[in-house]
Amino acid sequence: MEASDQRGALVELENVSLQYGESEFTIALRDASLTAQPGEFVAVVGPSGCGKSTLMKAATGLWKPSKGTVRVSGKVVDRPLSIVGMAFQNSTLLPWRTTLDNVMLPLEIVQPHASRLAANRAEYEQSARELLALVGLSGYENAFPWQLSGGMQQRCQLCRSLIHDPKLLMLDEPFGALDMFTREELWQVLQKLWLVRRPTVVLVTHDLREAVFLADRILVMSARPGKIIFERQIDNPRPRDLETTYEASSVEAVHELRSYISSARAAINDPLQQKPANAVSEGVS
Ligand SMILES: Nc1ncnc2c1ncn2[C@@H]1O[C@H](COP(=O)(O)OP(=O)(O)OP(=O)(O)O)[C@@H](O)[C@H]1O
Repeated sequence: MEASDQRGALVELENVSLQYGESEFTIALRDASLTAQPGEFVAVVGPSGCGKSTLMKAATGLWKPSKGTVRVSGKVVDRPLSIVGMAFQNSTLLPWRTTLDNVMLPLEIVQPHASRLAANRAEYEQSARELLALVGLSGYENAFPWQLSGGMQQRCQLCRSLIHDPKLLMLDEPFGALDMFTREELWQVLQKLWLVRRPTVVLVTHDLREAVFLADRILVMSARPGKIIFERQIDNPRPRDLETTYEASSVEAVHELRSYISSARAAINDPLQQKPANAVSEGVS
């Protein structure tokens, strides 16, 4: 990718390699490059164990790359970033805090909110209540996580990841543990949150329909050590409804992505396996 294409990107990974230990089996990423533009919704898909979560750890400064550069907002990332909102597959809500207090947790940690919180508590609490209303959790402000269903806990996690108005939202299979109907409901909730708040989103998922429903652009990773081998733009107009996932353009996108992932999976068992004949690397950021 030309340097000019990266201008203004919120997230840039340039030829990032990441090795966890001494042995070559611990090389999780090799020469992985990607960009995400401000306000863009990017999904990352790939075979299991290819390094998707590692990519997230590198992008947020949780793990330092062995080679290559990570920049967020144009600055080299060399420590964990606090401007990021995160949500994961398993609920990380604190069981002794109510929904409202869980959502407000980042405000106690992330500056400048932490120093303003005591004096402006009512205002912050109002923003938390508004977020909870957006995801359909009004009335549950005083409930504890163990009183909420799995889907409600993930709604709460999404609110918590956005309460400090992060520019960047990193989502690592946030709906992976939910049943299909709840997952589809939450796709719509996430789309709504994204349209209202407009953070840059990087979503790791195994679910290709989910990626096609939500993302502006989908990046496919190779088998471990992972790198981006293909990207697909999704131009369906927004807001999207679930029916769009059954339309020809979406079905075709799912099939195309699937063929790249199958090919990458096959390479795990057969290193001589070639990528699909029409694979292109240009345009891959
Ligand atoms: N902390 C760690 N120490 C050593 N190796 C690790 C560590 N974290 C991940 N790995 C290895 O790095 C590789 C990539 O792992 P990662 O979790 O990034 O993959 P993934 O694509 O997110 O997997 P999945 O799709 O199954 O969730 C795997 O081989 C994994 O065993």
